[in-house]
Amino acid sequence: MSKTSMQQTSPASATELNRDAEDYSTTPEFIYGGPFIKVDKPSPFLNVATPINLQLQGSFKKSFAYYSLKERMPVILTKVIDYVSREGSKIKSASGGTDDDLHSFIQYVSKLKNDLVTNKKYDLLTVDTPEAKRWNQWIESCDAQTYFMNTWVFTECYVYRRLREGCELIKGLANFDPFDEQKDQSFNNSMEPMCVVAEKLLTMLPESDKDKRKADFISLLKICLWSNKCDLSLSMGEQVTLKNEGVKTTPSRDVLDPFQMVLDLKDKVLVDDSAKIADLVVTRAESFAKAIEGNTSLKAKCSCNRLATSAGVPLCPQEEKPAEAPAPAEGEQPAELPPCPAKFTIPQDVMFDIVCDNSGYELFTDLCLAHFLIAQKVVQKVRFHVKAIPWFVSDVTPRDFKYVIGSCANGNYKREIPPEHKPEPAEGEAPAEPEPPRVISADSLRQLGGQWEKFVQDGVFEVLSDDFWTSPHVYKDMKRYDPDLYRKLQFATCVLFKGDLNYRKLLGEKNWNPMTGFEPALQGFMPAPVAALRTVKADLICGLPKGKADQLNTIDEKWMEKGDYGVIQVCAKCEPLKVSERPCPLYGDTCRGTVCQ
Ligand SMILES: O=P(O)(O)OC[C@@]1(O)O[C@H](CO)[C@@H](O)[C@@H]1O
Repeated sequence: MSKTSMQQTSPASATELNRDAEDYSTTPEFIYGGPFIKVDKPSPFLNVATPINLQLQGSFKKSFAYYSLKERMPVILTKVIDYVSREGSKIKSASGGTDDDLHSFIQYVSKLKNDLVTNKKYDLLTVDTPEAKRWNQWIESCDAQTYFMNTWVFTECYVYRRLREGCELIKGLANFDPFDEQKDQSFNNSMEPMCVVAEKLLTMLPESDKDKRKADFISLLKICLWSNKCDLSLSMGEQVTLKNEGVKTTPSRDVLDPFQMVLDLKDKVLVDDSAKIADLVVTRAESFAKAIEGNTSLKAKCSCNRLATSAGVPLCPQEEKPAEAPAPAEGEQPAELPPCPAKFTIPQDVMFDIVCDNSGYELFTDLCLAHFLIAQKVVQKVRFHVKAIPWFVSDVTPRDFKYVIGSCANGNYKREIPPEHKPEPAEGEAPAEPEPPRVISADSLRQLGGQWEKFVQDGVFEVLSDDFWTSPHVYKDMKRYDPDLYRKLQFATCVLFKGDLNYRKLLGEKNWNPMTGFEPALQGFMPAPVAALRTVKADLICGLPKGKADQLNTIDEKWMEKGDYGVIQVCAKCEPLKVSERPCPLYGDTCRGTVCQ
């Protein structure tokens, strides 16, 4: 499509857009009948960084929240407009949309961007779905209802939810992902490091002794940590290819080895609980396995019940719909129902949960860790929690999950690395045998991708996409807003949260004293042992030793915004899995989790 036929709707006037969000507060008030009088309303903006123990928000002009809302997010929205303008024909043929659809979407995103930069009041969602209605309840219950005056996490999640609404409202764009091109490109740019990791992972899969297994588990946790640097939201859509800044090699022989990178970045890990995580997962998995083995009751026959699925009850693909059982006697439960899962106090499978972050290389490393845990028989199942809608540019959706596994299974990459140049032999010495070139290829990657496709088919890898993960809520409030999800997580040996946004939500978007412990910072969010792998990309953190934050601030006051440092943290303490207090939907109110009356 030619550009002319897709002229961008000019956004609000340059003056409007160039006005700093705070200008509005000092614009002269028009006093009816009188002259313009400059009214010095106190500006709601403070020229400070986020004060300790307050939540991150755009009103603190020296905070990363302010910079992100004022500079970074408008760039992300502009890139969406540019993508739709540039690739209109490709998008139309993929989505079935029309020129008018694309034009309407561009107008929608332009208005969203203008409302953001001028700190307007949130608009309610107009799409008519139960999930949107819940969003509108949350928007209306906010104390502050403008983009810069509410918590950063609420506004940021709101902007991505509105971006989704821009597609939902336009029939031809209902399934359009404005970030699909960037995510797919990011995957394709990471082929070589993935081939290197795939080759190494194959050597880690054969069952090994406890020490090697623990060492490999720790290595893979750190591979997963540093893969979080591949984040298109932070880079505002610029392609992020993994680089090991610390190591200079000759370009032609320059092979990025993520395992070497882990060693080189050792001092950048500010908290390293990786060994604790490895021990905790193995120990807890062993106790779950014993409990399941010994569980003679409550063998749920089928996971048709939602809560049963929470407990990790495997799908029973061959299950015929039970023949209509005779009507149960008065007050009896119908015979073919599985036992009420609300009574489960142990899972039906030994499971490890990963709350995913970015697609592409980061998801690839999550799959590697999951595969390792299955191959070493540490757990029987890994659940991947992904996002139901396009989120923070590069977060994983079910479509991305499928794309990454399929692209690994069909991976195509090969590069020969010339052997190191040998010095000329000394006088009279025979020349050294030339080393064979090192070949980096996708053979191992294809092998893994094929196995992962099978794991998905067999339910060993399960993908879930609860709406809660794309809500604006921090995790201490999960029990209140999604108790079913909270209970679902309780059946895991450990829940691993990936990335910075998850970390912000784990800490309640609060700028803690950096020496605050991880457990108190969770503020009671302990469905299971919670672990976090996070490269530091926002100005909040916890668990640091005394003086560490001051030392890093002295080196670079922006150290928390670049992803150069990482934390690996775990809270082993968790809420015991008790019989559910909530009636399960299938059994209705007769069942309060105790024996169904
Ligand atoms: O969760 P991720 O992908 O590691 O990072 C999310 C992120 O890019 O978005 C926010 C900035 O817009 C920050 O939390 C962080 O920089």
